[in-house]
Amino acid sequence: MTGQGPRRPARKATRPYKPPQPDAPRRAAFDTLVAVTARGAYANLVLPGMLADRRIVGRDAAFATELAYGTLRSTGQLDKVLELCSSRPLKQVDPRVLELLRLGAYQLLHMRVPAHAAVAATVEVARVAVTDGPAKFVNAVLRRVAEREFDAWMVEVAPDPEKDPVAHLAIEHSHPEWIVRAFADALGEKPAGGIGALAETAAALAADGAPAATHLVARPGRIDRDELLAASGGTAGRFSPYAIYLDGGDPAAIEAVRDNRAAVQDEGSQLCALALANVELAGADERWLDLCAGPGGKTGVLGALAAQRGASVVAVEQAEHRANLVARTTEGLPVTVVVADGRSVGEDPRLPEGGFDRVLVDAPCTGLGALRRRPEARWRRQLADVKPLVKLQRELAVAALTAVRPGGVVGYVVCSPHLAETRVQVADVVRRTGAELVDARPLLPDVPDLGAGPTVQLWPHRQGTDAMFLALLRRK
Ligand SMILES: C[S@@+](CC[C@H](N)C(=O)[O-])C[C@H]1O[C@@H](n2cnc3c(N)ncnc32)[C@H](O)[C@@H]1O
Repeated sequence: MTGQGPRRPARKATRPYKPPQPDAPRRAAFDTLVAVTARGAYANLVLPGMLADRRIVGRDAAFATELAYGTLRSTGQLDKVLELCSSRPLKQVDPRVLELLRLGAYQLLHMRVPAHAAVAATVEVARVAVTDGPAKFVNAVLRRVAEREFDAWMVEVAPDPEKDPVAHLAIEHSHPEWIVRAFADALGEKPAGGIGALAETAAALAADGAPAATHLVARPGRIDRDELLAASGGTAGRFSPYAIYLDGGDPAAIEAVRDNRAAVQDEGSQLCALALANVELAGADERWLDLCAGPGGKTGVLGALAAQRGASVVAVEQAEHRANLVARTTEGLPVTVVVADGRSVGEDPRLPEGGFDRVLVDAPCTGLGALRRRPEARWRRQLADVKPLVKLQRELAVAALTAVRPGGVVGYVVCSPHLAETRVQVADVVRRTGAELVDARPLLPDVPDLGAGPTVQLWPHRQGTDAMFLALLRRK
């Protein structure tokens, strides 16, 4: 033999074999969950790029988004159900397999996907992503989840609403208990009264689970709102004269957003910046300061108004990369960006004591007011974060009241309803500085349900904005 055996029939030139891909939207949702939980990524930053790279569009993109965001929001609740359906404690389940279980359970309990399709399609993703053995486990657990509807599972996993209303709401609306308590405190509702006494708290929690419209701001003097309405296809905002609500679509596709005449900005944020800009002031009104400016949303509004009124803005931001974002978004406006610690007022020559007429301090906060926009945030944020944030907020607010001239006004803003960051904080700052609280409500004309004042707490379930808090403080 020459070693030349019988010749095989010539092979057709074929592409390398690729196993069949599980459906792209579920795979994108799974990869997003893994990026968020294993790498600390933000879903709203990761998923849009992933959808674009993989050319997932239209209904598939909407499905992947609902699946990824919904699963992340519902993690606490889904895990309660999965614990009862898994033969192993969830702590012992491989983290990637756990994400597949959550993904499947979300489809079964919250989406109108037929149960057999939800199980089969999730198991198919599992086969490719984590191999056959774990896929069998996923199949077994999801079949158990599929045995009951959502309401029946809630009866099983959520504590008695009268005996423990906070724990009940925490599971029903999938929030940590400390956040349920914080919302109840801010709304003045008492858990001791049972579930019936927490009706508005329940509405606030439910609003975090509802899809939130993207809001645009037509920057004053840079683009007319009607022009932006025509270009964006959105609808006019109810309260801010510059706001537009978008139904969907990519805001970056709008030319006015790309060239900074408009921007994505929650209407509540617009209202806070406008209130500070419009509060009555005697005397000079030329030097404005934004003490926590990055990434520059409110600076964009203040800078545009300053340009119209012959004023200028110093925008302070501690993190250099965020200061760069402020510079980019305020290009062409009378805004000077300063990389500094906002607490260095009086020490940094660029931040002289009494050197400013209006000062915004949009302080770093828990972000509990924007949970609807950041699906994983409610689980990532911890109660232990509140104390150090409150200290930093207080120091920045006191610095702001040092930077403003006598008679000038400070706008203290946080995107949170947590009392320690809002009313309790402001009472403390007033005590320390002797500043006078100005009633902020008249500066938000036509906005309903603003309460007793003088500070303002907005809510998604009341005004449809993020839960922004605003206090206006005049230096004596
Ligand atoms: C809530 S964000 C401000 C959002 C911004 N005003 C807007 O509307 O886009 C708070 C900002 O304060 C910055 N920051 C945190 N500590 C600071 C400090 N000590 N001095 C100045 N900026 C600080 C953070 O980096 C963050 O960019």
